[in-house]
Amino acid sequence: MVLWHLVRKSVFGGIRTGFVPGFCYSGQTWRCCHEGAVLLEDIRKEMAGYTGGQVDLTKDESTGVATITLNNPDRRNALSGHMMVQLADAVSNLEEWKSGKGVLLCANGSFFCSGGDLNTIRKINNPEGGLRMSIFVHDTLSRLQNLPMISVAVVQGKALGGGAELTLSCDFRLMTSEAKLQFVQAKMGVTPGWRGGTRLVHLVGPAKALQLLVSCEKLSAHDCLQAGLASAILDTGHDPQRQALNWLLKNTAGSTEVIRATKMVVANAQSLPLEESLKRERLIFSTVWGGPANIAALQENIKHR
Ligand SMILES: CCCC(=O)SCCNC(=O)CCNC(=O)[C@H](O)C(C)(C)COP(=O)(O)OP(=O)(O)OC[C@H]1O[C@@H](n2cnc3c(N)ncnc32)[C@H](O)[C@@H]1OP(=O)(O)O
Repeated sequence: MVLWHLVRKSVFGGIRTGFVPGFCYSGQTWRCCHEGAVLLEDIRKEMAGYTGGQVDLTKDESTGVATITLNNPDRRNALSGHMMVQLADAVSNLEEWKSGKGVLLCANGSFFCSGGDLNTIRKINNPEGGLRMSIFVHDTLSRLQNLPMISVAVVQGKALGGGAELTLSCDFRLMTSEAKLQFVQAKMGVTPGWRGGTRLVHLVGPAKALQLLVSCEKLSAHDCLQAGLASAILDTGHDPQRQALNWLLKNTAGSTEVIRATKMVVANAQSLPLEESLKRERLIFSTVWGGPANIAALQENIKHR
């Protein structure tokens, strides 16, 4: 295991760099207080000390579907520092899972996630602590969003603050009829810390995103469906996770290679400049063109009636 690796992106503009400036708040202005390599491993060690709850990962080889479960029901599945580290490890594990097609992000019990664990938050409640946590969780959630697998947040109950941001790192959100999303960050005196601000703009556009973030409006599953934040509302009275799994299996019925390649085309289009994304789209295409799924389809002489 590599002992440490450099932060992948600068906080400014997503430029790839090994260096992230540190900041401190002084009066009315932010100023650089030190420069140097911020080691994710350093942040990880610090976060691991803020205990509470756990994040579980299971992988089903027969379906190619993994399940990540937030498990801190006593605190409404709030994410402690320790859980942030376990979530990072779960994503690293899935990055190595070459036969994976899909991943469900679930929570234990009837509350999806109440955001950052306030016990953790209180211990790092200063600008540099916030920046360090944010760098760590951004890295994890960017990697989650960029997995070559279809990701689905199964939202049962409420997803508040950072909990709402977590759901946005998935490709799809399937919600139970009583589920709610609420970006309560502004009420807590903060802005999105887990990359949900930028992601929300990409999903619903700048005006709607701004309105949701400043109003802290509670969105029902139906509101989410209308706003394009949810893809479906799950049937009441049936196990939400089972329904989400069936939905995912229906959408990942094709060849593993093609599903993974297709996901990367879409992920690249969201995170890369146009020319780079198009270049990669051509390269990805060349990996499946003439490949086993393509040859089998041609031999079957399929009619798409
Ligand atoms: C970068 C991240 C930024 C953010 O995530 S900002 C958002 C931070 N989250 C919050 O402010 C949530 C505050 N909590 C609440 O609003 C309510 O507790 C909540 C979640 C609506 C649940 O309400 P109820 O169902 O009535 O339950 P309750 O209030 O009695 O809570 C049950 C136990 O859970 C605890 N809890 C809930 N959310 C937590 C959190 N985020 N961190 C740490 N502990 C949390 C709560 O303190 C209570 O514990 P206890 O039973 O009193 O020991």
